[in-house]
Amino acid sequence: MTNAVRLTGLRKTYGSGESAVHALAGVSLSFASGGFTAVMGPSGSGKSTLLQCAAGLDRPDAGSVLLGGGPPVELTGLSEKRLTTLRRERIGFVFQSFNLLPTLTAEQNVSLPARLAGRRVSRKALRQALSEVGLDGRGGHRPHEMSGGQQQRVALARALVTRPAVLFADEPTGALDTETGAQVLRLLRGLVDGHGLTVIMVTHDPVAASYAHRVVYLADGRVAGEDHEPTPSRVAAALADLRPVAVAA
Ligand SMILES: Nc1ncnc2c1ncn2[C@@H]1O[C@H](COP(=O)(O)OP(=O)(O)OP(=O)(O)O)[C@@H](O)[C@H]1O
Repeated sequence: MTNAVRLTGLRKTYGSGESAVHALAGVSLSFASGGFTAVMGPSGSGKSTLLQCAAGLDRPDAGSVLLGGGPPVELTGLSEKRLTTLRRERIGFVFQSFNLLPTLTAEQNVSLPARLAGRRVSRKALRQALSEVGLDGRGGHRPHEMSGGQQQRVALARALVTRPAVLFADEPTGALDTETGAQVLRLLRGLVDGHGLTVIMVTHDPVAASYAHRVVYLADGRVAGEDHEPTPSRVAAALADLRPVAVAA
């Protein structure tokens, strides 16, 4: 099994001296190609920092980020220019906010990043990306003509049109109602199981995490455990164990 991403000894500290915060205090993790991993942990445990460093959006102070899904590339130490190119070509992102341009159609939104990078996206690739997310025939619609779930699907098609080695998702269902969120999560899981996509998703929601093959728990910038058979109740129980217990005054 090959790794889409391998993190080794990742460290990131904000501030210095007494006020230093060790957002990542030595994290080593591998993410297999074709796997769906949820990253969970209490607020401030380092989830976003991990995602940002793994995706080449932020630089760790120490450690290694090896990107697979093609010739392996070490992200740390790359120039900004090379990182930008690599992100465009081999990494996909979806966030809680859909970040679609309101004046553009779904198709135009999907093809925009590639066009900004000076590449054309074929109509076939566009149609296929929209079809994979269940938006056949909606390519001409603008964001305000679509539901929140449909808009997140457009954002997903935009992330997938370049066939990235890995898709990073930061609270992708955070702005959606429960049922719409479930549809997006089923879609993500289907793309992983059916198309070999690799997904690394940060979430606070045990139900969302249960759609993943594996849950990794962070606490205080370190890996605090894993679950390879996540269910909502197991994840909720594990999270409750991680949270600092309130001490009575
Ligand atoms: N730019 C920054 N400057 C200073 N401290 C930061 C910065 N970014 C993150 N931190 C600190 O690093 C720690 C980890 O933050 P991070 O956002 O990665 O946690 P998280 O698990 O994603 O939290 P949440 O669930 O609340 O989004 C926190 O203590 C946070 O306050």
